[in-house]
Amino acid sequence: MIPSIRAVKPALRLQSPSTRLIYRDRFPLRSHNLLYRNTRLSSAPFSSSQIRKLSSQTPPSDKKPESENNTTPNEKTQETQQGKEGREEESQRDNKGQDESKSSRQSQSKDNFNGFPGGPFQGQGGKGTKAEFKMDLPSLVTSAVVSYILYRTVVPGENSREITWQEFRTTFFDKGLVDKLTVVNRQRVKVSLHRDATSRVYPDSNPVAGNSVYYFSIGSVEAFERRLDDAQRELGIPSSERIPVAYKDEISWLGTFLSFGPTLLLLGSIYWFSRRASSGGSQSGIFGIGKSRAKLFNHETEIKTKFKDVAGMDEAKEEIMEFVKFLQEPGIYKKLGAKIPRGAILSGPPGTGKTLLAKATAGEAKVPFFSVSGSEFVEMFVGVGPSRVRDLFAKARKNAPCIIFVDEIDAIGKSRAKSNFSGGNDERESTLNQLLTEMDGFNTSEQVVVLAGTNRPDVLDKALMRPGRFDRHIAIDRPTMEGRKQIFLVHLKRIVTNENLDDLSGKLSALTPGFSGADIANCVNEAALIAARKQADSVALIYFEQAIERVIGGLEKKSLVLSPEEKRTVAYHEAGHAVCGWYLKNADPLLKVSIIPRGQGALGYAQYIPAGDSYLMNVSQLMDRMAMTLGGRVSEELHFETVTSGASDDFNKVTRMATAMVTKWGMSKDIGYLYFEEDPNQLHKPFSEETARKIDTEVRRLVDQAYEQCRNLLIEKKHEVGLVAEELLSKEVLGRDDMIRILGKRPWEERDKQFEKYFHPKESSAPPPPPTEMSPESDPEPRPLST
Ligand SMILES: Nc1ncnc2c1ncn2[C@@H]1O[C@H](COP(=O)(O)OP(=O)(O)OP(=O)(O)O)[C@@H](O)[C@H]1O
Repeated sequence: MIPSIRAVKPALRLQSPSTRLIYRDRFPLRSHNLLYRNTRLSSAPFSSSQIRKLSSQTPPSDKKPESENNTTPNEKTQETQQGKEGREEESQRDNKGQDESKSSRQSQSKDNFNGFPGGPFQGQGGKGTKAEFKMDLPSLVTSAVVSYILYRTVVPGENSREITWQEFRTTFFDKGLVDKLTVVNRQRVKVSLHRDATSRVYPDSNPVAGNSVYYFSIGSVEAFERRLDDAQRELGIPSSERIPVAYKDEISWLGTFLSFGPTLLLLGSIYWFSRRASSGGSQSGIFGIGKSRAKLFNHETEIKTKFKDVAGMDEAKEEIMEFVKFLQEPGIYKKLGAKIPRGAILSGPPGTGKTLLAKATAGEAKVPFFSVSGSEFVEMFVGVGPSRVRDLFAKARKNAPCIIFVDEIDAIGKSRAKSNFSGGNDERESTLNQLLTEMDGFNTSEQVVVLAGTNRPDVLDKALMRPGRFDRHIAIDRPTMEGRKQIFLVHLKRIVTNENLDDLSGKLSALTPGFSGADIANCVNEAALIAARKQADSVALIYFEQAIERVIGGLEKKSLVLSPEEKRTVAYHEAGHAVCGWYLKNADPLLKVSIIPRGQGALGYAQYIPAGDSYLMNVSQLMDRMAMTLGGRVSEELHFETVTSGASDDFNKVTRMATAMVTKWGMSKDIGYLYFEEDPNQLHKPFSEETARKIDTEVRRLVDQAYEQCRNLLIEKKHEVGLVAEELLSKEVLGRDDMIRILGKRPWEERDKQFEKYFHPKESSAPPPPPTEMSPESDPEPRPLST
C-alpha cells in the first residue's frame, strides 16, 4: 500500500495546493480509501485529452465483450450460463417499467464505480473469488447493522456517488455536462447534470441514465468558489453562461438519530429492566407489583402428590380428608345445610410435612393448588400486600374449586396486639385485614379452601383462628417411631438398596428420634450420595448410619489436628459422659463416642441410645441427665490438675434444665407451683427480687446436687473412666460393643424396647442419638468437648 500512496503523489502534484489538502483531508488512512487511491492510479496519470478520448468510447462497465473475447469456449459457456441469470434479471427489469428506477439503482450498486464513465474502478469489478461465510443469525444481524451504518456514513444517499474535483472536471465539467451545482452544508457539492447532454456523451452508461447524484467534498466554500471561477475562466465560459451555484443546508437523518441515541438507549434499558424484574410473576411491567405471586399447580399435570406419599400423621390426614370430600362432593354438605369449613391452619415444627399435606390434599381432591408464602405479601410499597391478597383470591375464585396454601402465614398473621409495642406495622396489619375480609367474603357456595402453614401458631392473631376463617387447627408434630418408619419407607422406595426395607426402615427410625420428615428425606438422600461417592452398587446400612451422623453432628473435620494433651483431655471428658450414661439408671446409655472433631466446633461427641419417644420426664430422669451432662467436667477434675473451657456447652444445658425445673415445671419446693415465662424482650421480670434470689438459689442447689451425684459415681468408677478413655485414645471411636466389652453389660434394663428389637447388642455397629442432644455450640471459641 505504501508504494501506491507514493505513486499518487506525482499526479497530485499537478494540482493546486488546496486540492492536495482537500484530497488528504478527505482520505485519512483507511483501508477503503487506500483502495480507492490504489485504483485511482490507473486513471490519474492520464492527461485530460487522453481521458476525453477514452470517455468518448464506451464506458468501462460496458466493455464486457473484450474480456469475454479472452476466455476459452468452455469458460465462455460457463460464463454464459452464469450470466444467464443476470441477463434474465436484466430482461425482467426492462419489463418492469414501474420498477425501473429501483432496478437501475440495484444495478448501479452492483456495478459500483464500474458503471462510472472513465471512473476509478475501471476493470476491477469483474468476477471476484467466491468466499464462503458461515455466520449465525445474531452475528449476521449485527454485521448487517454495522455495515449499513458504515455504508450510510460513507455514502450520503442511496444512489449518490462520491467523486473528486478532478473527476468532476474531466468527466463532466470540461465537457459542459454540468447543469447546476449545489453546496450542501458548506461541505459537499452536489453536481446536477444535463441529462440529455450526458446521455448523448455516454449513451450506454447506466449511472447517467439512472438517477445517480454525484457529490464531491470541499474544504471551504471560498476555496471552492475560487477554483470554480478559475476553471470557468480557463475554459473561457462567459460570465452569463456560468454554472449556477446554490447553497443549501440539509439535516442528516443519521446524525439526528444518533443524537437521540443515548436517550433512546436509556428509555429502552428502563423498559427492558422493568420487564425483566417482573418476569418472575405472571404480571408484566412495573405496574404488576400488586399482583399475587402465588404459584399455580395444575392438578392434571403438576400435582402428583397423594396421601400415600405423606407417611405417618394419620390423624392430620383424617382431619383434612373432610376438605377433600367437600371439594369433591359439595352437594352432600349443602343438602344437610352444613356450613363448609373455610380453611385450616397446619402448625408444627419445620419440615414436618405441612406443605406436603396441603399439596396432597389438592392432589386427592383433583383441584388446582395455589401455593404462596406469607412473606410474598410483604413489600416495601404501601398497599401492595392487600392488593396481592385481593388478586390471589380473585384468581382462586376464577379457578374454583381450588385450594390456596399460604405457607409461613405468621409473616402476615402475627397478632396485631403484640406488634403494637414495637411501633406496629401498618402494612402487615392491612394485609392481614384484607385476608380476613377475603375469607369472610367467601360465600359457602364458593369452593375455595384456604390452608395455611406455620411454625408459630402461638403468635397468630386470634381473629385468624375464629370460626368462619381458619376453622380447623391441625397440629402436625414430629413423627413418632412408627411415623418415621413409614416416612423412611416412602423415601427408601426411590433408593437402590439390597437391605430388607422393613428391617432397614425400622432400624433407621430407631436411630432417628426427633427427626422431622424433611430430616429423614435429607438423610436418605445423603446416604445415597455417600454410597455414590464410594462407588457402591447399592446403599448399605453403613451409609445410612454415616448419613445420620452427618445430619446430626455435621461433617468430620479431618483437617483439625489436636495436640496430644488436648486429645487426652477430650478422651477423658467423653469417657466421663459415657461412664455416667452407662451406670446412671435414668440416663441414656452410650451408643457411640468419638474424639474426631465434627461440625461447628465440637471436638468430640457422644451419642446415646434414646429412651424412645418420651414426652414426659420425671425428676429422677432430669437429675440423672444433668449428672451425665456434668460427667465431662467432673472427669477432667478427677484426672487432670486443671480443667478446660470445653464444658461450657454442658453448663449451658444443665443451667437451662435446672432453671426450667424451678421456674416452669414446679420441681422446687421453695418456688412452688409457679410458671415464669422467659421473654428476653420483657423489661421487667414477672417476679420480685426476693423470688429472683430464691430461683437462683434453687437452680444452684439442683446443679450442685447433680454435680455431687456425678462426682460420687465417677470417683467410684475412676478406673472404668480410665479404661474407656485409653481405648478411645487408641481407637478414636468406640461403639456400643466396645462399651459392653470394656464395662460389661449395662446394669439396668433398656427402656426402649423398639431399639432392642432392631439392635441386638452384638449386631450394633454405629447408631446415633436424639438430635436435641447433638447441638454443639455454634460459637467455636471456646470449643465444647462434647455434647
Ligand atoms: N410425612 C411425610 N412423609 C413423607 N415425606 C415427608 C413427610 N414430611 C416431610 N416430608 C419430606 O420433607 C420435605 C419437606 O416437607 P414440607 O415442605 O412439607 O415441610 P413443612 O412442614 O412445610 O416445612 P416448613 O414449615 O419449613 O415450611 C417434603 O418434601 C418431603 O420430602
